[in-house]
Amino acid sequence: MNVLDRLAGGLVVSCQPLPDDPGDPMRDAYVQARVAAAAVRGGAVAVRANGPADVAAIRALVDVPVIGLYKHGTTGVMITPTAGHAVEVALAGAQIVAVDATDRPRPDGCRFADTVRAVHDRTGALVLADVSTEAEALAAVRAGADAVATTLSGYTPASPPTDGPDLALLARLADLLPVPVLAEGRYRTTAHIERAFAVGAHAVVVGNAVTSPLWITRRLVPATPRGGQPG
Ligand SMILES: CC(=O)N[C@H](C=O)[C@@H](O)[C@H](O)[C@H](O)COP(=O)(O)O
Repeated sequence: MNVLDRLAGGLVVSCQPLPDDPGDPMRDAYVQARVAAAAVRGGAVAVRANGPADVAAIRALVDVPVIGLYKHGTTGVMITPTAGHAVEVALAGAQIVAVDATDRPRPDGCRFADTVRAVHDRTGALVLADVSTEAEALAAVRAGADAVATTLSGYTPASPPTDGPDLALLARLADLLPVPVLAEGRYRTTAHIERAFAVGAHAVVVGNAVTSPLWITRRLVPATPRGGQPG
């Protein structure tokens, strides 16, 4: 069975520390592996994780496919920005490598297509193109991406931020593309997940709403009389 088939119709849980908080106590490969194991026990069909150390620790503990990425940098292309990052995370055990497929400049001056070629030529992994627009998705498929995810919608200059998930982009991509389309980015409720599958998602990825106590607590605390007042 193709590794993408193992994701079909299921929930993928993204196990990552908060990218914008270097002090997140969850920033630890052992911790992320335990979080991943809990997600799998709860029914996740695959896990998404950041960096070779977390990917290797998770692969050692769970039996489901791992989508690996390698975040680097603080602006622009940050999700697996170079072919080197992509190959490294694949060699750490990711069966699928998530790569920013926008047309923004990359730190090594290479193109998304170069990363796809490097991953396919040098590892057995597949490439998941993280996109923010329809044009990026079409270009990613032409460049050889094996699957596409809506991950970056709301996080690039080409895609306005929204509170909820970008179901409109998901529906267009599911309709247009010859490859599986994963719903990712701000999926937080069962209603979001049901809507994603209703418009053709291959799988739905949920991150912070499941795996970040820091993110969840920060959303709940403002509803208390104490608000953000320290103890
Ligand atoms: C934009 C970006 O860098 N997204 C990252 C991609 O790996 C993660 O920070 C997200 O948590 C992940 O996509 C899941 O999304 P959400 O946590 O909204 O369910």
